[in-house]
Amino acid sequence: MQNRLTINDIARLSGVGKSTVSRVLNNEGNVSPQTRERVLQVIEQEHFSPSKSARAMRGFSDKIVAIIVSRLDSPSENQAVRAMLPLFYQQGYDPIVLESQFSAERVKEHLQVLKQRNIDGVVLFGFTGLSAQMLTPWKDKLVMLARDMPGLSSVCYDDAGAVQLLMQKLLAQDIRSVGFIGVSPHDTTTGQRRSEAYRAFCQEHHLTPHIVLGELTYQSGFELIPQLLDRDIQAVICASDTIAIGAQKYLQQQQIRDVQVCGIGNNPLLHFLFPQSLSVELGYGAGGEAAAKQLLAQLDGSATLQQLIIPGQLAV
Ligand SMILES: O=P(O)(O)OC[C@H]1O[C@H](O[C@H]2O[C@H](CO)[C@@H](O)[C@H](O)[C@H]2O)[C@H](O)[C@@H](O)[C@@H]1O
Repeated sequence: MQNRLTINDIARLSGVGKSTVSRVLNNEGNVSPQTRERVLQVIEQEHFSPSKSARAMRGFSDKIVAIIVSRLDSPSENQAVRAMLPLFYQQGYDPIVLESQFSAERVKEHLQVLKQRNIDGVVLFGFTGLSAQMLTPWKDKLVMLARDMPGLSSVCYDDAGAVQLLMQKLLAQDIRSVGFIGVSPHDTTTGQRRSEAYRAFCQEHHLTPHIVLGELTYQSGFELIPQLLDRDIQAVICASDTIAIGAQKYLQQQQIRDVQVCGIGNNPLLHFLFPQSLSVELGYGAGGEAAAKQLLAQLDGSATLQQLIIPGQLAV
């Protein structure tokens, strides 16, 4: 196999110094037109392209952005990622996808590698437990999605608004006995913000709250809904559509048809399997698009840091 040429080889073949080749590659001044032409000719003849690590060491951009998802199997995150990709491609960026599994330590490791590789920018699906200290050095080239953090650009969903929309809809149908399947309050958005909005609505409208907490899985919906059925509910709000799929599956197996199941996220699978469900379109696609646009604008210097909230609406 032929050895890869280095900048030193190009310098020798062109009869110039290494720094001159570097200046030609960087398109910098201080090189005569004749010398530039000679170096470019050698580069062309030898089909030379600097290795990625050499480019990174010199501060070149390889036009790569990283997307750090929390879970590769999350329907909501997949929707957001799919909406981002065309925007990155249009601007000549190659996206790479990494997974955090909600581990701050893993995000730290990913960021270290991304820094060494001179990656241009990062969209990070945020979660509780990430520290500002770790992320602040990235602030100009990072957008956080699904969570906010002071001093960083972010795109969030309207967690409380989604629960309010569902509760208002149920109340308008005179449904007053509503249960809630949520997730741990250690999860600030899907957990704490959605559960608190449910509690606050119940308090404001003199409804008795019935809350059970589980995980972000359909198994949780399946396993937890029996506890709410014991409390004679007419409807249940699930903190996500994935949880709602599990709850619906249980009701289907038990042939229970008089409990209205509501979810959050407008997951097409929920509507396909259980079209009688009610859900809120949170705007995962719009969120992904907004995050990609914001990152691109930060990278080309046309935008400052921004905190955006995508409004939700009842799915039809
Ligand atoms: O079942 P899914 O489609 O995966 O949706 C569940 C929720 O996923 C997202 O929230 C979770 O991940 C966020 C990062 O993307 C994180 O900030 C949050 O704490 C997690 O709960 C999504 O943001 C929610 O809208 C979905 O309901």
